[in-house]
Amino acid sequence: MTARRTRTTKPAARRQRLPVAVLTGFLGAGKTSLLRRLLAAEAAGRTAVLVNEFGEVGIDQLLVSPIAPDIVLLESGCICCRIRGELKDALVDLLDARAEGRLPPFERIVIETTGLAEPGPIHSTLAADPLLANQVVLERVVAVIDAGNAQETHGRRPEWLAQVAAADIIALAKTDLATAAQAGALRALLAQLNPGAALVETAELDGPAVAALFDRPVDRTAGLLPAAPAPKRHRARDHDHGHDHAHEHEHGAVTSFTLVLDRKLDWTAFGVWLSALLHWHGDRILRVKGILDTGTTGGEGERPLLLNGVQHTIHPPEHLPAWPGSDRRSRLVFITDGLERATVERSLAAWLAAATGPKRARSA
Ligand SMILES: Nc1nc2c(ncn2[C@@H]2O[C@H](COP(=O)(O)OP(=O)(O)OP(=O)(O)O)[C@@H](O)[C@H]2O)c(=O)[nH]1
Repeated sequence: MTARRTRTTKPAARRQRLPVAVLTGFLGAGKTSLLRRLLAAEAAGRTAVLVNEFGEVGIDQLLVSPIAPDIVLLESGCICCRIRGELKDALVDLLDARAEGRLPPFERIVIETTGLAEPGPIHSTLAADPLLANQVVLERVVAVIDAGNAQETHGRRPEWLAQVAAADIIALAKTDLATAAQAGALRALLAQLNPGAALVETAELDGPAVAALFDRPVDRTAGLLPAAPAPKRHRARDHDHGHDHAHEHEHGAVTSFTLVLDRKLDWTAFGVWLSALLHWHGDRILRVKGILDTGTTGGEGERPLLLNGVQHTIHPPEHLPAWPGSDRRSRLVFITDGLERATVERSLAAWLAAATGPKRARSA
C-alpha cells in the first residue's frame, strides 16, 4: 500500500495508529543484539528504527544500518529528557516519509533507547502531542536485562529499575553468563518488581519467536490481579502523566567520550591494556564499545573488530564482514560514571607509546 493511499483512506482506517515499540535496557544489556535479530527475522522494510545512543559515535547505527538502511540516529543525549523534541521531529519525519512513499510502508517503529533512558517520558512525548497521538501508539516496552550483572546494576542504577518497571516484556539476555541459581533468583526478583511483564530468555528464542515479541498482542492486564506491589524505587510512572512537564532526570557523573586512533591495532596487546583499564576502573566504566582496525582481512576486504565491554566484562570481540562506512579509523566509545576522559586518554597514550612508538591517540 502506498503512502498516498494511506492518507486517503476512510476515517475508520485512519484511526489505526502505527504501533511503536520501545526497546530499552541498561547499557550493554543486549538491546542492539535483539534488534538485529528482529530485523534479520522479518521482511525488509517492515520495521522503521530510531536509535538513541548516549555517545558521540553511533555504533549501534553502524551495526543495524546494513539490515535497516533507513535507520534514524537521534542526536547524542538521552531520549527521555534532553532530546524529547528531537524524538518528536524524528517520528514526524519518518511518518511523512512513509506517507509520501519515500520509505516503504513500514508496519511498526522500534525506538532503541540509550541504556540510561527511563521509558516513561517517551510515552508522555507520544501521547501529549496531538499530531503524534493521532498517528502512533506506544504499544509495548521491551526491556532487555543482562542476567550477568542485573543484581549489581539493580543496586547501583535507578534507571535499571525504571526500565524493568516500565516493561511489558522482559527479555532476559546473557543467561549463559549467570549460574542457574543467579538466573532463578533474578527471575523471581523481576517477577516481583514487575509481575505484569512477560518474561522470556533471549537465548531460547529463534527468529520467529523474536519477531513474535514485537508482534503478539500485549496483555495489559497481566499481573494486575492480584494487585501488583509497587516497586519502592520505581520512578518510571512518575513521568507518565500524559502531560509534558519539563522533567530531566540526572545521570549523575555519567559521561561519554570517544577516542579515535589512526593506526592499526594489535588486538592481543590492545586487549591486555583494556583488561588492565577495566581491572582498575571497571567500577566507573559502565560501557565501552568500539570498532577497531586490527588489519584483519577476509571476504571482500578488511574486517573491523567490534569490541563490547560492560563494566568489568569484555565480551568476545566480533569480526564484522566489512567496514560499515568510509571512515576506517578505530573508534572507542566510553560511557563512564565519574571517570575522566583525560585519565583514559593518558592510559591509552602511555600504552600506545610503549607498544608501538609515540604516535598519539586523538580524542573526538
Ligand atoms: N554472552 C552473551 N553475550 C551477549 C548476549 N546478548 C548480547 N550479548 C553481547 O553483549 C554485548 C552488548 O550487546 P549489545 O546488543 O550491543 O547491547 P546494547 O544494550 O545494545 O548496548 P548499548 O547500546 O551500549 O546500551 C555484545 O558483545 C553482545 O554480543 C547473550 O545472551 N549472551
